[in-house]
Amino acid sequence: MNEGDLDLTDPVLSSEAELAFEGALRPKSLEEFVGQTRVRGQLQLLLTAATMQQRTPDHILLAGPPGLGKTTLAMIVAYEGGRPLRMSSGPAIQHAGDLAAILSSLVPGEVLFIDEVHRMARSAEEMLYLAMEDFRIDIMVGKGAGATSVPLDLAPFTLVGATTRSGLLPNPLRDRFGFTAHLEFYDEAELEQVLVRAATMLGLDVDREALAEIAGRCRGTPRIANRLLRRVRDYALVHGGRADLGAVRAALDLYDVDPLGLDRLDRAVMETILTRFGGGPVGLNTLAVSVGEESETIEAVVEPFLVRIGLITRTPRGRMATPSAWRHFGIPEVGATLAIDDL
Ligand SMILES: Nc1ncnc2c1ncn2[C@@H]1O[C@H](COP(=O)(O)OP(=O)(O)OP(=O)(O)O)[C@@H](O)[C@H]1O
Ligand SMILES: [Mg+2]
Repeated sequence: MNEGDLDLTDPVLSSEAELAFEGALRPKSLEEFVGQTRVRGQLQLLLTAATMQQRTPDHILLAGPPGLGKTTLAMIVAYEGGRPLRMSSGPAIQHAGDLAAILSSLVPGEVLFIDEVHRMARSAEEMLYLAMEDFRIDIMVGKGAGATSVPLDLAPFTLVGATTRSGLLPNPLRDRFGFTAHLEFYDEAELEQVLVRAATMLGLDVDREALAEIAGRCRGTPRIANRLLRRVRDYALVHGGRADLGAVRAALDLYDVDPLGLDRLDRAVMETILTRFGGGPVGLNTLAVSVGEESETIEAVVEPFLVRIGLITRTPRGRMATPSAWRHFGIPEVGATLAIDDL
């Protein structure tokens, strides 16, 4: 990716301003949270039952591609129950001791959010099994033959884990979550609602049809919808015009977001499959090397959306382009017979 490109799918926010922007727009209750009707209903039931029985809610796993609302929902779980929230992440827990320090300092009823829970150290994972099940950990005291394990009781807590790669979670960990929410991409009507809400909160005067256009080009993802809205606002500001359909089209063209919402990386992946591998099948690692990206990014960020909009399919032999991919990119399908009109 070149410097200056808008990296729409970058899960790591690039600047303080973007972070503050995201924070400000996060819904604070299940009621404010747009879409994901099924998951919202399931969570509501789980939280209400826990409140009625005056106990901590079951552990919750939130799975799905970046930007669909996992962190937001974790915060809502805490807010809705009026519980304190502790936030950590898999990569920050590299030793069992890191986790022991967090777990032993939790207050009763606290919500512990572990983002990217699939990236925790193995030794910490094992400690977590016992903590989740029995609210207890075993702490090793001493070294070598004289080492003994001392049990330590924990305050009851609710673990909320988030992952973009639920397939990487070991089964014993996955099984200890009382509920797994699979977040889906949002449809355009829902994204429009996200945008109307964001525009109102930011005090932006944007045409409805402009919002609909953004909704159609944001990869089914609220985070991207909000970021594009910001770029459109910039465009209108700099060009001194209204944030209307024209501004949206011009701004999105400038940032290389195509009519399907594909960004540079999506297109690089598609063009590689189509032109270098004749439509596939091509393996994930080969694909990642060809476009110069991590295979994890391709699998967690790029692929789910391309599958969802029907441009590729996953087969046991690798990724394959569909007929609509050939059409979208205007390339005659390899092996397809050309009609006379095409010549
Ligand atoms: N259902 C929703 N309604 C309104 N806004 C939403 C919704 N889901 C997400 N958003 C907005 O999108 C932004 C990104 O959401 P969030 O940070 O929760 O995503 P995530 O799933 O945790 O992503 P990642 O995997 O990258 O951590 C938030 O700032 C929030 O404002
Ligand atoms: Mg998150």
